[in-house]
Amino acid sequence: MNHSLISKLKHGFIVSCQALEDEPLHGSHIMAAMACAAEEGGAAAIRANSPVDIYQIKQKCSLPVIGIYKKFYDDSKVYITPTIHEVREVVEAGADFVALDCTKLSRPGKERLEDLIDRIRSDYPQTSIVADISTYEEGVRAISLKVDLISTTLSGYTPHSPQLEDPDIELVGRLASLGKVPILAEGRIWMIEQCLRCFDAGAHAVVMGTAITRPQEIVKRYVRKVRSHVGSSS
Ligand SMILES: CC(=O)N[C@H](C=O)[C@@H](O)[C@H](O)[C@H](O)COP(=O)(O)O
Repeated sequence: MNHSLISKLKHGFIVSCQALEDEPLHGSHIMAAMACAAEEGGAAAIRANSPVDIYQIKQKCSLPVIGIYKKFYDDSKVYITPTIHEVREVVEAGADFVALDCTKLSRPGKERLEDLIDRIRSDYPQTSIVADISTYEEGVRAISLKVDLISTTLSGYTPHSPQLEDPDIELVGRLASLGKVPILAEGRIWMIEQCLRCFDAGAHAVVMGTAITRPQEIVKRYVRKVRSHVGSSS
């Protein structure tokens, strides 16, 4: 764990630069350019997916990187850095933090979360662990497993979490009020006002992705609004 890096994120704005293979901006050079743009804008850190993207971003941009590796296994719904194999690739690519699914979903090979965290601690003691959770109870469990940060990333993306359209700011607030581990607010944050409300709720930092780095989704929102506006006024 790196205390000074964690404190540098305090009150920071983190940009998630991700494009999967089926997305128009897929490609590590494009993600590195996105990261540079975020750095120029004053971002505190980058969240990035896959060893190639993380490596390119670390070459081009001086910000700390929260690395993940989305990988799908046949026997599990856990896909954010599911096993030690993905953790190793993320760390070797140069990530400063590794984020992983810390929900109660069953893991590949039925591995126990506590065993994976112990393994990361012993193999990569310098790497800070970000627990991606979907509920308050999962956050409490992650605290008991001594993770370094918690992110609300998966609220709305597990069957047992509230399926909100907006960011889960209540979850940010409940976890932050425990005062145990810095909380990152992440997931469906689109507006500056939502971002500020996350800080008011006690977020250590805010992570924003799609609303900045997935232009096709931004365009979709505008097109939907325009169509319903024009449709309703004609
Ligand atoms: C649920 C899931 O797989 N979330 C992923 C986690 O890394 C990313 O696809 C999101 O873009 C990221 O969490 C940022 O959130 P948003 O894009 O909503 O600002």
